[in-house]
Amino acid sequence: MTDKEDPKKGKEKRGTSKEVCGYPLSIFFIVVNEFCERFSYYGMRAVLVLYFKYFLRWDDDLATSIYHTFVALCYLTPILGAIVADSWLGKFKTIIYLSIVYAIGQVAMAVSAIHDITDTDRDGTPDNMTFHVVLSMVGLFLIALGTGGIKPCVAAFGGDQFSDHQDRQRRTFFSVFYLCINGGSLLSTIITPILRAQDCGIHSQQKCYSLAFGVPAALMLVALVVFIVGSGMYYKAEPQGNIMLDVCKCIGFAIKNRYRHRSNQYPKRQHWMDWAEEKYDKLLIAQIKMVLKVLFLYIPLPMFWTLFDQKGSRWTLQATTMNGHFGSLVIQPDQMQTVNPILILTLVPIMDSVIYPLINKCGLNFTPLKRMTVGMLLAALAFVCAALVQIEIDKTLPTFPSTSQSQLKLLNMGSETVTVKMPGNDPLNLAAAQASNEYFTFEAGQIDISIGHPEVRNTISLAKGQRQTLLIPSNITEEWLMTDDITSKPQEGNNAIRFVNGMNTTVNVSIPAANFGLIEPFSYSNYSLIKNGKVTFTLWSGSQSCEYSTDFGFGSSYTFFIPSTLVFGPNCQESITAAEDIKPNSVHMALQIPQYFFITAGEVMFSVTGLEFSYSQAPSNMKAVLQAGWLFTVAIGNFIVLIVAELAKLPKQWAEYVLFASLLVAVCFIFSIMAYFYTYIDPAEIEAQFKKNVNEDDEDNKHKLQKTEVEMNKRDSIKCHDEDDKDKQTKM
Ligand SMILES: C[C@H](N)C(=O)N1CCC[C@H]1C(=O)O
Repeated sequence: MTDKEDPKKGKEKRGTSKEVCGYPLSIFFIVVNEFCERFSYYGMRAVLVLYFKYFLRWDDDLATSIYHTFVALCYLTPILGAIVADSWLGKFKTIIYLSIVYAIGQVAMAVSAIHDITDTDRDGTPDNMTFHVVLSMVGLFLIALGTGGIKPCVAAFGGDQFSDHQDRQRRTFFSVFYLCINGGSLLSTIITPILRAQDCGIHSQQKCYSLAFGVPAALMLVALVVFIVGSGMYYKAEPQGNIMLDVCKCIGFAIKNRYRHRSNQYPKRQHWMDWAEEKYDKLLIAQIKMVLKVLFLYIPLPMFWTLFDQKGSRWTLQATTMNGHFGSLVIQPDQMQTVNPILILTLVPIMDSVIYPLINKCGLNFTPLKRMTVGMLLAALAFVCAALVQIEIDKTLPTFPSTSQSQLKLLNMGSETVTVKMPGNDPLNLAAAQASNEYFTFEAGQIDISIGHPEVRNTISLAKGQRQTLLIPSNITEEWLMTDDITSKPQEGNNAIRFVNGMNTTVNVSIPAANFGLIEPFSYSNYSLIKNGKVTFTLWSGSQSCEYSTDFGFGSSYTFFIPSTLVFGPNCQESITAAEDIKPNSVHMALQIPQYFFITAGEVMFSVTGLEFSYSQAPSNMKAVLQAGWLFTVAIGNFIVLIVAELAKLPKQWAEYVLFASLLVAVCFIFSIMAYFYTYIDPAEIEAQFKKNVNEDDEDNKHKLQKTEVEMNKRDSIKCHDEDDKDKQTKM
């Protein structure tokens, strides 16, 4: 009998590889490989949307759709990798070949981000965008094929290195494996955005996407080399023929046969797969039953990933409406996502060495499926926390006009106080160079406003759903100007800033990062978006200049007024007035930590356990296939995010969070019922039992055969003797 036929024999072989503290040395190479590969994947992913937006110049919608499609594809391709590994090449060769494909993809991405290649006019922008788009799409396709293809194989290949009696070590391996995933993810999501922010280029200096993709490409090559170095130490299970084809044929035959025998006259069989018994091996049927049982259990699982993957979208958007000052440290909204891998690195060891043993000591049987159920509940709790934080944020957000309303603010550009009368409001006194503290809300249309003494009355038209500012000139008989103001919080925690020039000369305003341009007398600039922190503006009028400094938080909007009385000199700090149109974010980003804590604790219970569960419950010839089934739930989860983002347009964000939490609780309830009826199995034992039965049957048959042969020989010899005697008699 060959290794191929005997899974048990293969297991004995594993014990012969070198061991350190009871662990096969070979897994060291596997976990280092996983660390480098995840660094490569998450590092590239961290800057991908920005590459689409700023290098390929795609709009937000296209960039986001292609990004999510790519992520979903990365979790769909595991099926392909698993089929190739389990049926044809084996896990080892599949990992090697697909890692090469993966590394080529990463190199293609790095090359596609070199602007100098097609920048013939040397103005810093690529001149043949098609080249960059095509190369990067080919690169992404190869990466999706590579990362997805090897993912189920690496996890299952790691599991293969342990013998049957090393259950505990194998569980620890899956935890360490998960730590490596998150270690790689954490480091790369910190490093690659820094690399991207550097300037590089041959003819002109641009943001260095090529370096941000180049380093992940290098790490993928390191992953490949490390994996090859360990080659001599691995236990390499042989692929067992085109198993997926056999599985499909067997299932097809069972269904057809069941249908053919649908009449009541045929006795029922225990399981519908038993209808394949006429044609297929009992062992294969038993293995298919094991896989189907687990896959059935996976049906509700994508909902967990649907919530989990909103960290990168909804939760990051939520962070943009929050205050990211942590003492002297300023955290950007997208950097909050690194809290997840940081917490993974702390929670996995705590769970493994404290929480689970403690639960065991209390006599509770915390089975894998129970852990996964608790993990789902924790994720739902995370979304309840997100909803509570959202309610706090909503209290601090400005009330923007509805589609039938208009809002108006007033800015007195003159050097004397004026009184303004508006319908439905008390007369308002506005000091020189001051703006009203708030916006006044009206039903859209025309309103009459009187200003000053003697009164000047004007009818002004208000735009529906808009915020506007009425610029009251120093001479109120002159034309009244109306500005269009922003009607949403500036994105990504930026601040929207503009200047109104009340002087009778043209003024130029600039900061190192932006130029507001020339602002004509009694006119205003467009908005410019600036980051948080201290900013010094330089104002120029002819050859005269002065400086004005102020501190910005996150998500505010200001109108700065340059009064006619401004005197240019070294400092114009006291003269310029600031009208706060949108308050800076005041709810602190630290309030997101509880939701990150619960989703990550949920992930540890759900995902680390699920990874190990998928390995331990899979028959020997379908380990990678079941890993791929597990990763498939991540892909479906990502698709649900895409669909839900389009469909669920709830008016309040907190309500959407509650909806998701409730959906997960409902799904979790269904899962717990399914889990209750699941019986854990030891596939190796079942397979061994089947082999034994077959061998015993074979032995029985052999004995019977031998007996028959002996009897036949006996009979033959008697016959021969008889015939001899007969011969003798005739001869005599
Ligand atoms: C980065 C996440 N904490 C994480 O480890 N994962 C998210 C999807 C599965 C898993 C991974 O393998 O990357």
